[in-house]
Amino acid sequence: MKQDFLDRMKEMLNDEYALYLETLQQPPYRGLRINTLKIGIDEFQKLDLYALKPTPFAKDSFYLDAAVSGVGNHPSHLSGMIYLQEPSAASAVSVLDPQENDWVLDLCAAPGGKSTQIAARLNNTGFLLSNEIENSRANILLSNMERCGVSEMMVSNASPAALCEQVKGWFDKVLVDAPCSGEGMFKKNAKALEDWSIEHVKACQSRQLHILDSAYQALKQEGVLVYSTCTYAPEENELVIQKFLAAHKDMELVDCNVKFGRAGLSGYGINEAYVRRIFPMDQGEGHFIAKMVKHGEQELSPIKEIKALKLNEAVQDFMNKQGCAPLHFYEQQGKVYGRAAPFIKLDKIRILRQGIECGEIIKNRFEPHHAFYLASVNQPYFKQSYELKPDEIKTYLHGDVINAELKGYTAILYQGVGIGFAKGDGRILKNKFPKGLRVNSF
Ligand SMILES: C[S@@+](CC[C@H](N)C(=O)[O-])C[C@H]1O[C@@H](n2cnc3c(N)ncnc32)[C@H](O)[C@@H]1O
Repeated sequence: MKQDFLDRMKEMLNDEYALYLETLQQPPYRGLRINTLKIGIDEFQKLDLYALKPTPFAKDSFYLDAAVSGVGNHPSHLSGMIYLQEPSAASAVSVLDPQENDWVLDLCAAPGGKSTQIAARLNNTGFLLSNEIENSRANILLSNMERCGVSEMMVSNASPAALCEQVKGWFDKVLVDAPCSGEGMFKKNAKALEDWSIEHVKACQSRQLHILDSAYQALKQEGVLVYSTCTYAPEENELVIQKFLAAHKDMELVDCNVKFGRAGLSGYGINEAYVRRIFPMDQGEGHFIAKMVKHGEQELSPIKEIKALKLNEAVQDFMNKQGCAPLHFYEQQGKVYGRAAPFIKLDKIRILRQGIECGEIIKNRFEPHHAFYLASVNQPYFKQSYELKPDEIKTYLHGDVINAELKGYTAILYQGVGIGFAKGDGRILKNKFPKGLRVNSF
């Protein structure tokens, strides 16, 4: 640990500093969230796959024992039943408290822990715009959204300023889970520790304030803005909130109104009782959360909807035979996408995905995409499916054929949840599990 950092923690924590030092010797807290888009909390617990203990941070968040390994390759993960998430990271969405039919913007969203958590709360209603500025991280965000079966979403790869200029006043709720100096991540992320300096903390503050200025524009009147970080530095937490509120007089800091964590640090010009801090002594690696409401009027960017597509015959035929939720479809360069609400058009922004990637029209045939079978909204509609037997799960995830007398495209289920698909010839099911995801063991 860097001495400058430890000196600051000593000043911040006083009597608790020794306890904090002790936590540094312990393994980091680990957790998973049950993705209720795919499976109920009780139902997942009945599978008895992992020893789970509830965390105080969200009702779908559980501690995972440090000794458990291979979860990322396990079918419960590949089918999107769970998302691995450090427990205190589940706290910000509890404060944001998304409700069905809300329009939510997650401005700094990769790899997608909080976006997939928001999506589960929205339950395939409303609209979730998940943005990530870094190209490669945006791709990871998209794959996590697909795996978790989210359909009422858009994944974009833009700077907050460029994006928010086009979506002024659209959102009921905006989450800024800001890039920060990551002091709560030092145990897991050696790079965060290596990069740490007071200058870096200050540079982070300036970036955080810029991102918040953009987020402000996207919020509708009476909309809720939640700001979170995984760092302890007051310059990036209480001070950011104080500076942001001073610059936006129509924003009000409100009580996070949750039972976990503790009040913020005093002496930074905000009501510290309203914000939440989580230190490792509070059962998670570390988070800061503040909740604000916008009272001022906000100009509204026009919402441009894309006209519903009349489906190509091959696609219509496939949908009739396979079964899928009633969706609006959109086609681009032969690829077909679907979502329950009409598609939205945004200009000059790199959009990685809107809705579910259903598949591709190739020479007037329709070739479905893996994401079609992972989409939670489609699960009740599949007309032909095959539940993997315990001894077939490894076979399927390895990419091998399954013996079954089924013909045509078939949804493959693990414990009743879509994990992929296959194509039967009446004798065997040819494996369509994506090559890049195949695993040898779990
Ligand atoms: C704390 S992480 C987000 C974690 C994510 N919310 C989750 O729960 O999985 C912050 C993200 O902000 C992105 N970021 C970095 N610089 C940014 C900037 N100037 N504006 C917006 N986002 C930025 C990073 O690439 C990173 O993915």
